[in-house]
Amino acid sequence: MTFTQELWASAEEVYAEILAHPFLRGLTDGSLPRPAFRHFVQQDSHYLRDYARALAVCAAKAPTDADVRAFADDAVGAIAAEQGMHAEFTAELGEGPEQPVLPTTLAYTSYLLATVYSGSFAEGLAAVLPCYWIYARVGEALLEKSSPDPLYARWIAAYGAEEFQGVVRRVLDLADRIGPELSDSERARAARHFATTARYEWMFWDAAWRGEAWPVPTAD
Ligand SMILES: Cc1ncc(C[n+]2csc(CCO)c2C)c(N)n1
Repeated sequence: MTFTQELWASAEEVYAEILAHPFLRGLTDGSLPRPAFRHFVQQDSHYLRDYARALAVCAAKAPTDADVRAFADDAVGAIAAEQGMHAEFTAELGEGPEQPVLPTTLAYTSYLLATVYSGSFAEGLAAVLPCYWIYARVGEALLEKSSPDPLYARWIAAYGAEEFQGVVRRVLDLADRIGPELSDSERARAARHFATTARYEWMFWDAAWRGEAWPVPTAD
């Protein structure tokens, strides 16, 4: 099995659960309530800012000049995605009050940042990979259906786009290039990180669907 096949195998069931999630079904049949989409967009904005930092740490640990450059480019891409999404969707959804970082977003980004800072390059790569790969697969699956709601159709088109599929293929090729050099224990740790962040991807959609909030107020 290649490294990426091994990683995907660790999260196969999570991916099936993601495709079956009512948030994604609601995107394609247009029934997703706007507040759930707004929640998602607002939390994704927080997520993308930290994800960009996680990619920058991957860039710093990457094995070749070309790999450093690719991750640094993707870090820039994540910031651009955050700003683009803000401009595009808040225009239609309304700015609303600034939302705090909610528990699932904080847990996911904290896990990502802890793993890329403290782990090896391969472990960090495995942790950031579900974000790319699951979105590319979900984008493909959703693109076939699109959405009767033009706002949701635009979101789907962005992640199903061929340009984005190429970005993901490049990261997967890198993973399969370094895979054979890894020890069994490092591969096993990488697979655990991959399965964990894949679950956070499911939880991220679920949090928006549930309208997650902090259970107790803070002093401010
Ligand atoms: C929770 C969450 N997970 C994944 C993505 C998708 N995504 C964000 S940045 C990037 C690659 C580099 O630009 C990808 C694939 C998202 N938006 N939100």
